[in-house]
Amino acid sequence: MSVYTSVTPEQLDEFLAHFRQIGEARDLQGISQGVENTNYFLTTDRGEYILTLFERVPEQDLPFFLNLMAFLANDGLPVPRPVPDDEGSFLRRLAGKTAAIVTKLPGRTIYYPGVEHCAEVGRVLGRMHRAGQRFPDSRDNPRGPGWWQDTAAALEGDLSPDEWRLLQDELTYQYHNRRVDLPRGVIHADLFHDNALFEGNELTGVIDFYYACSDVLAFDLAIVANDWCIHPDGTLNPYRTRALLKNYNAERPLTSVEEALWPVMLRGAALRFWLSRLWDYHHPRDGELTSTKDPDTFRAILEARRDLPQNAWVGWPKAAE
Ligand SMILES: Nc1ncnc2c1ncn2[C@@H]1O[C@H](COP(=O)(O)OP(=O)(O)OP(=O)(O)O)[C@@H](O)[C@H]1O
Ligand SMILES: N[C@@H](CCO)C(=O)O
Repeated sequence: MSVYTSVTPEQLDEFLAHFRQIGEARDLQGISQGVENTNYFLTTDRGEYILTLFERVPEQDLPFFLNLMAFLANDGLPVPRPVPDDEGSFLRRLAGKTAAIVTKLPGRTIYYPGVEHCAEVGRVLGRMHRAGQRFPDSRDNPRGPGWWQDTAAALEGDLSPDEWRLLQDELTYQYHNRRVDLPRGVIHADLFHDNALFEGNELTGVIDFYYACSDVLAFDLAIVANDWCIHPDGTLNPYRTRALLKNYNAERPLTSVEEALWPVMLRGAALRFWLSRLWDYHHPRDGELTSTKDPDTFRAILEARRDLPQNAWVGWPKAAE
């Protein structure tokens, strides 16, 4: 469970007095999913919202995340819309934390994404990347290649010789295959299927923007492919991957450099989550109440991507059948 901070009815009423447009509180229910922040379902006499108290997100990055959500929502994308207080600010203190209210989106998490879900997330991600090109702010990726190097070095004593060899080999490969001419922009950076809501086959919500940053667009697409389009052994399902890439490409045509670098992107995206899960596994945070996600899942995904021949772009929409 992850309600780290309790809010009393008095604190809530005092807080909501500064958000007159959403009316008065009727109900507040803690949300058990999620590990980063404290989230509540908030019902008022005017509607349903999500109240988030930020527990670990760096304070200076909060305006980037909230402004980005507002920008994308204004562009018609299915993302939570932050509610400004009466002074026009998205952020306000509550129970000793910085807090925000965003709209509650309809839909439910799907546990086993199918071809239609992958097609739909491809379409929405392509639109989001296109819209993000006009977003004026930027934020460096705190989980980028510099972090990969630092985290790997800090993990040296924790890993088996086998893991260490694989990690070093992949870091070297990524270093030698880095390219500066890949299209960049705002990326979600954590669009796993548990951060999406669906009604039937329609994607009604993309949530959890707290890793969003400025980075390589195809890397974001690879993060999605590595989670939404895989078999249990980590290999890519060609039908789901093709559906993802085809619909993404219809929204934002992929370039030949992106095509050439697609296997590198898939490997880099697998490395990033293998590393973060290894770090969380070997260095659990104090007071962590939820179980750590299994690093071996992402080791298997990385190994499966390394096994792909350089010219095998599974599902690549422009590749020959
Ligand atoms: N805007 C929203 N509309 C509807 N449901 C939401 C919304 N925001 C969050 N939720 C619900 O709350 C749950 C937890 O939210 P979220 O995944 O953002 O948690 P977190 O702790 O902030 O992040 P993390 O998943 O990284 O731990 C989601 O699984 C979803 O069910
Ligand atoms: N999506 C991440 C956790 C949250 O960033 C993972 O599955 O490792």
